[in-house]
Order: sequence, then structure tokens, then C-alpha cells
Amino acid sequence: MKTGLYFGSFNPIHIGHLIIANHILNETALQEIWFVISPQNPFKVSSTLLNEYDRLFLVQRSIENDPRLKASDIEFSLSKPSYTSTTLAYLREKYPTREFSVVMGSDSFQNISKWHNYRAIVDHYPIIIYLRPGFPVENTVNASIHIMQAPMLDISATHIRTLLKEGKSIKYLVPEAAELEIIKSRFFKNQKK
Ligand SMILES: Nc1ncnc2c1ncn2[C@@H]1O[C@H](COP(=O)(O)OP(=O)(O)OP(=O)(O)O)[C@@H](O)[C@H]1O
Ligand SMILES: O=C(O)c1ccc[n+]([C@@H]2O[C@H](COP(=O)([O-])O)[C@@H](O)[C@H]2O)c1
Repeated sequence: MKTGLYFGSFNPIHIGHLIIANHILNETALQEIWFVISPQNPFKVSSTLLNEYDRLFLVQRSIENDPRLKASDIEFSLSKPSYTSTTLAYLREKYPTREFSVVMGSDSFQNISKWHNYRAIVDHYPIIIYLRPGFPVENTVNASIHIMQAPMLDISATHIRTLLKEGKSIKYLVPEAAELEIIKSRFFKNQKK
């Protein structure tokens, strides 16, 4: 099984992520994509982070009718912050017959040489990079990369959190099932941003 791993904080997941996942499944040989929810990105502050189980639940609700997409909580039991190289080593041991690729935006790839043990990632896993405006791929760090164009929506989880904090609607920015959960549980309502 050819599986793409799409790592993120997903705080919360939004349609930008889902459109990318669908596009990559349409345009590559990948058969499925796993959204790997990172409890703690090594580069991000945690004060705005919703509990990881709530973020996982929102991902699950968003993808529940699409068998090609899965939500992974694999990083919940690994050490924090969430280093992608550690997770990949763990996944390879746990699923020896799966062929994993890593899916990331060109914004993330620009920084990859600053990631913990990044050679363990780029030397052993194909990387599917979707181009984000303003972030060209200039240094390929000798990785096995597949660069693709992708439909871009100018949405971010940060913007969604701001709307919620201001009591504004997030309709159509996240799947309806996730929107209902966010409103019901008052997620992101009382956060700083
Ligand atoms: N609108 C978008 N279209 C395509 N990719 C996106 C979009 N928003 C985020 N991504 C990418 O998806 C991955 C996971 O995203 P992440 O969970 O950080 O969402 P985010 O919206 O960028 O969050 P935040 O605003 O909190 O930084 C990252 O690699 C990020 O670059
Ligand atoms: O392994 C690292 O050193 C590393 C450094 C920066 C980011 N990452 C991962 O990249 C993913 C994207 O993060 P985010 O918060 O932008 O969605 C997330 O899973 C992080 O854990 C990983």
C-alpha cells in the first residue's frame, strides 16, 4: 500500500488541508493519506493549541466519509516535541510492508534542513512537495522529491481561530461536521489567538 503521511498541528484541520490531500491522491500513485496529528510542533508555541485528542476528533469528523483518508494519533505516545524523523522510524517498524511518502508544502520544505535529524527523513522517504506561493523549492538537499502544483486557498488555522475568538462564522472553511463540534464545544473561543 502506498501511503502519504501529511504531518501537521491541525489546530484545527480546514478545507485547505483536505483539498490538498484529495489533489495529491488524484495526481500521484498514493492510495491513501494519513493525517498525522502532531501534539507539539518543535517550532510552534503551544499556548494556542487545542488538546491533541480534540484536534484528532475534528480530523476524524472531517474525513469520516472518505476511506482514502485516515487520522493518525501515532505521535501521541511518542516523546515531545514531535520530531518527524522519530515518528517515521516508529511507523516503518510498525508497518513494514507499507510504502510511506511524506507530503508537505514548499514552505515546510524550505526549512527542512533545520529539522531534527533531517537526513534520516530525506535519505529514506520520497517527499511529495506541493508548491505554495512565495516558497520556491531551491535547495533539494539531495532528497527524492516530487514537486507538484496544487490548488491554493488562502486559509489558515490561525485565521479560523481568530474568527472564532471574535464570534464570527467559520462556515465553509472547515467541513460541516467539524464546524458543529467546534461550536458545540466552544473550541478556540477563549484563546488569545
Ligand atoms: N491553505 C492551505 N493550503 C495548503 N496547505 C496548507 C494550507 N494551510 C496549511 N497548509 C499546510 O498544511 C500543513 C499543516 O498545516 P497546519 O496544521 O500548520 O495548518 P495552518 O493552517 O498552517 O496552521 P497555523 O495557521 O496554525 O500555522 C503545513 O505543512 C502547512 O504548510
Ligand atoms: O522534526 C522536526 O524537527 C520538525 C520541525 C518542524 C515541523 N515538524 C513537523 O511538521 C509538521 C507541520 O507542522 P505544522 O504545525 O506547521 O502543521 C508537524 O507535524 C511538525 O511536527 C517537524
